[in-house]
Amino acid sequence: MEIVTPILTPFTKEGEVDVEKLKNHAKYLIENGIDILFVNGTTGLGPALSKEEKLKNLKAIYDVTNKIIFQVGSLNINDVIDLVKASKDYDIIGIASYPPYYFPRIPEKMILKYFLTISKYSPHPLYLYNYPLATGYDISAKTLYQIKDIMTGLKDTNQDLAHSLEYKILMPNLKVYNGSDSLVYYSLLSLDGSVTAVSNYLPHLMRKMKEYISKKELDKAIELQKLVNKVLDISRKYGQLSSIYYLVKEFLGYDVGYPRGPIFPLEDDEVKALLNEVQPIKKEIERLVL
Ligand SMILES: O=C(O)C(=O)C[C@H](O)[C@H](O)COP(=O)(O)O
Repeated sequence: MEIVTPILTPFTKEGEVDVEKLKNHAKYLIENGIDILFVNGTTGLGPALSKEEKLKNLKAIYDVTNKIIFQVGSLNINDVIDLVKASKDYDIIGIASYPPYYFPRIPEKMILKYFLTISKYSPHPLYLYNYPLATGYDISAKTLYQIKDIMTGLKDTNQDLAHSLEYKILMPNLKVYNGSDSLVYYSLLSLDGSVTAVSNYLPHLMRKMKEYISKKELDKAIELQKLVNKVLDISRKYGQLSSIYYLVKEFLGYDVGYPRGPIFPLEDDEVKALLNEVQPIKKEIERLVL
């Protein structure tokens, strides 16, 4: 039962990766109960990072921990191969990639060839990052089964838990995480764990939820999931990916810089409104968790 944080990428106001803030955030998460850091995911703005920035993130976080799944996806296959090759210098948990995206009607065999290509060069176990809403492609359990021998696990970002369970049914040895923040409780109960963006700012709550589930105190665990959903709903009003930077500072007390356009920083009045709206939930979380 693992809590995986798709760690955000801190940027300076000038739009450069802020390595020191990234290291500080990674250190805090690992020291406060996070099991694995998923680097260059959606919350890390992976698709908006250059090849060099993706590698810079890996190097920075590796100074803190090797509990890393390194996401390398790109529409430039040469960049993907370069990143996979470069990962040989790091003793990490694995490599991950979302499927090719944007281009419509890519034949299934080409999508499978993309992962077979990564596997050919990868010195590490390979994980699929399945996010149909974001990529336009659903690599279902039946599809993945065709290349099961090269796959160690996957993160299925899907509101449909049955979809995630299907991988477990077809491939029981596969590591299966669900990546939806509103399903952390159910993912911890029925899968190998959860990849939760909210754990960037609520690692203590996630550790507590895991504790409650381990002790079968499920009524207390579900109460924490309800609080997660309330914060999520608020953050989505302002843009979840941008809001997360301000929520880390509000809940954890340290600065993680800014997002970078096109995932722009929030306006001052938006930050004020966001933080004001979360206060009642923050108080409830502090009462139940800290
Ligand atoms: O950032 C990543 O790489 C993640 O894995 C986290 C989730 O994929 C997204 O936060 C979407 O989560 P939902 O909007 O709750 O479906």
